[in-house]
Amino acid sequence: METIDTLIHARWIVPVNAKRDVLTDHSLAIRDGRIVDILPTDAAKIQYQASNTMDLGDQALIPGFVNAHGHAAMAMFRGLGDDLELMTWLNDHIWPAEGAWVSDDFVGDGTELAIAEMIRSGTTTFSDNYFFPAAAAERVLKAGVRAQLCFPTIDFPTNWAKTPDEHIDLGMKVVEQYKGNDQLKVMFGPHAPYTCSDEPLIRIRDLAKKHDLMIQMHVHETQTEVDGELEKRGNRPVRRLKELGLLNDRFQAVHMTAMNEDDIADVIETGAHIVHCPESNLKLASGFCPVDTLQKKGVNVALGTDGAASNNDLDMLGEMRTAAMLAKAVGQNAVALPAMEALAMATVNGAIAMGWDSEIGSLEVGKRADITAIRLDDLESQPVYDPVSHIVYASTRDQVSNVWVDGKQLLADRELTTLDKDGIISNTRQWRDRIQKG
Ligand SMILES: CSC[C@H]1O[C@@H](n2cnc3c(O)ncnc32)[C@H](O)[C@@H]1O
Ligand SMILES: [Zn+2]
Repeated sequence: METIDTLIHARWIVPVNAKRDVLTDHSLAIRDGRIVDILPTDAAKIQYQASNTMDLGDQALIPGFVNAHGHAAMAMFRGLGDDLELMTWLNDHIWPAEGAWVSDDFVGDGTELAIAEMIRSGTTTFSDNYFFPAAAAERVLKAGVRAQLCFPTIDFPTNWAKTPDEHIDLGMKVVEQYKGNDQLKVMFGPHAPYTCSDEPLIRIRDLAKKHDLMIQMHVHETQTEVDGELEKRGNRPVRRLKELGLLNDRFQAVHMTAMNEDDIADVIETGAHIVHCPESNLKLASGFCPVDTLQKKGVNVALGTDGAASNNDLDMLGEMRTAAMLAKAVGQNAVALPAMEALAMATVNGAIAMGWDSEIGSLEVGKRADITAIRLDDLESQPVYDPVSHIVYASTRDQVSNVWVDGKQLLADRELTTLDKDGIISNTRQWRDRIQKG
């Protein structure tokens, strides 16, 4: 018998591999934080001697969700400005609140709140785009999850830095600090075409090339953005970024609504990735990303929640369901974004966009053991003909039972193992009281 650390038996394993297998009565073997085998349970019981064996019964193992866009600390602003369109929301509510409250402590505590919510809904890797990224990094390491931290650059002064150059200089220090860290990728997060002038974008382009770093940016969030840029610069935002030399396969364009044929051609030609945030787009009435068309043309589309101030949750199960439904409505095609592809969008496509797919995003031998277990044993999940259908169309985040990152269990029977749930709740209430008082 071979000795391993953990052996998990499950009714279903959905590895989200290239063959899009759905395995029944299989087990997953983990050693040193990596998946060493996926095999029928009968065979696993003979072959492996594990320090820790778990029989999950009627549950499905899937790759941990990869939330490809968000602003984690904004969990602290959940519900602060609802039912508004993007620019009113930003100009009149969010940017003033950020000016009043964002600090090292705010970002640390807000990020921890967000991470706790994400672990409890099955996310093992997330993308963050926020100020004070070093404070976020500390909480990522404490929680044991994985994150790409996109440090922001914006033309106006923020509580973190006064000029675009200062944003970049501070961010590059965090890049240096976490170089080689398996849990963190630190990279560029210029805010949006309408808040970033050419000079910082050119500097970011050159530094990204020199240091082999990725760039994530809000692009084409609304038709208003596109119209405004056409008026101001005579160019569509995507075309401007292409002409500035920013678009390539290390670029993640978030939102991408209001796309015409030329925009789609620019994305295909450059190999840029798209991060779709359907619930934020719906709530802010931003517009629709043509997911079906993009996928048919071979564009990699990942999935993100955006921040909890515009969603208002960080629930990738819900986001997947919304994405699948919305793609059908927008494409006027019920076949658009079928359940398995929605699951891929929420897992492996995010890993591809982040350049992390050799390590995470699917359950395959050699990859890191970043795993989410979903209960399909209760009444609301009966009968199970197709576990993937249930995961995408009929499951809620309270069905997420167990979560592992690097083979370490971060959620055990819905209990957080690395974070103090009650402490986070009481600390968040204290922030709420201070913010409410103004
Ligand atoms: C520089 S990134 C952080 C910056 O972005 C703001 N923000 C949050 N959500 C959105 C969104 O959907 N579109 C544009 N900007 C957004 C956030 O409040 C920070 O100021
Ligand atoms: Zn965003």
